[in-house]
Amino acid sequence: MLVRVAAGIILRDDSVFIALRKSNQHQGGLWEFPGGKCESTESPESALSRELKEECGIVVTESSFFKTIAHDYGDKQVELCFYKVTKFDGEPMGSEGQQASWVPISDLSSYDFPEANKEIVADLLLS
Ligand SMILES: Nc1nc2c([nH]c(=O)n2[C@@H]2O[C@H](COP(=O)(O)OP(=O)(O)OP(=O)(O)O)[C@@H](O)[C@H]2O)c(=O)[nH]1
Ligand SMILES: [Mg+2]
Repeated sequence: MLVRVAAGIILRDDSVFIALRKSNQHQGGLWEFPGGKCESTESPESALSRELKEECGIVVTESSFFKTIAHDYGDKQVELCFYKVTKFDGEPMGSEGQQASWVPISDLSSYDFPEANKEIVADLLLS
């Protein structure tokens, strides 16, 4: 099963907004960049805007493509399109009841992310 996903690296000053995946979700208990699956005919940019509205309550007004990461979890193959989200309306929150917070980019190594995210986290720590 190959799943296309759009995820947002929501940035403000030197911090990034991350969320904790719920225990019943795939890769549950790990931190993520908010986002979700692209619907069949949907572009990743549209999926990003829709998912960040649903999951974080923000309206994306400026974003730029960052990187695509393909990863095989064994039970699931994902193609993650990561976007940097640099402007948005509203204040992000965990609108689906998930724990979420702004964290300094320099502290990202203290958070456990899914395997597919490791390269992205390393990129951010170097930036
Ligand atoms: N949103 C998001 N998903 C990620 C990240 N890294 C990663 O491996 N994934 C994987 O991407 C897949 C899709 O993400 P998702 O569960 O957020 O999809 P969704 O919001 O549409 O959820 P739903 O299935 O509850 O409707 C999951 O298998 C998840 O484990 C990440 O940083 N953000
Ligand atoms: Mg999601």
